[in-house]
Amino acid sequence: MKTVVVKCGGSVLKELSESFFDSMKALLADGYKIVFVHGGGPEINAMLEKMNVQSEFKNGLRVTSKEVLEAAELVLSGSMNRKLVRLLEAHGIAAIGLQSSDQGILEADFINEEELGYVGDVTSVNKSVLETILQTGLLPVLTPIAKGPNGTVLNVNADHAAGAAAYSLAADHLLMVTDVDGVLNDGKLVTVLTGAETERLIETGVISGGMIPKVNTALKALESCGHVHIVSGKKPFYEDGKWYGTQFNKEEAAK
Ligand SMILES: Nc1ncnc2c1ncn2[C@@H]1O[C@H](COP(=O)(O)OP(=O)(O)O)[C@@H](O)[C@H]1O
Ligand SMILES: CC(=O)N[C@@H](CCC(=O)OP(=O)(O)O)C(=O)O
Repeated sequence: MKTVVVKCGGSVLKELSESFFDSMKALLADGYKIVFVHGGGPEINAMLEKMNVQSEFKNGLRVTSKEVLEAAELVLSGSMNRKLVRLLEAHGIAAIGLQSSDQGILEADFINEEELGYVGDVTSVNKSVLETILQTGLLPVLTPIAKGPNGTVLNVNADHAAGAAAYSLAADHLLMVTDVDGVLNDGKLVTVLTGAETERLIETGVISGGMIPKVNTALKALESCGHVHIVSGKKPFYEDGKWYGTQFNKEEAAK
């Protein structure tokens, strides 16, 4: 089974273009099975603001108290997941929303409970549930809320959740869809990145903020997946077998 894991950030969920969905349909037509993982960071921020709850990020991860976790789950599972499934269906793509904490679709452990609260790193993926759904022809849409230890649920960075799914499925491609064309250097798109060049761009501050978890996820996922792409959701990302954006390949990543 040829698989692609697509991660879509909250930054671009509302702005996905018609050409983005055309690329999704082109992948399906070319025989790829797609697993979708969504974020919703900006929408969680808006909800927390409404609730008058402060939240902060440490190394790109949201410090998650019980109250923040409830808001995050409400937004991700209750709103973003529903909207995205409807949007895919409106574009003729048969999708089904999945709560990743059910059936241990994503299982996670605390990263550092004292510092980050209810934030997890994925420790296992229930591949058989995902593969069973893919075989029916449906496209599963996963929330980045995982089953934690002892009846807890944990908030997982959506890039990390997608990377873990791609790693576990040994996906052919992991696609990280965001609001910029890919990794930019001096305003110009970097089309191919190696491990060493990625490190250099982080050290020199060219890659910063939300792009850091993406490139780190890309390099980790490549230990098991064929290719990783960081692309814009406002444009086509795949046409006639050609991929756009910034690409990481297994061979290049090792350089
Ligand atoms: N070198 C870089 N190239 C492109 N974007 C970068 C770079 N460094 C930092 N960024 C920032 O990363 C953002 C994407 O990350 P983020 O906002 O977390 O998106 P998402 O919600 O899609 O996960 C871009 O909008 C940009 O502001
Ligand atoms: C632990 C952690 O930081 N979780 C993220 C989950 C959502 C996410 O990652 O959304 P984007 O892809 O839109 O950034 C959060 O609470 O914002």
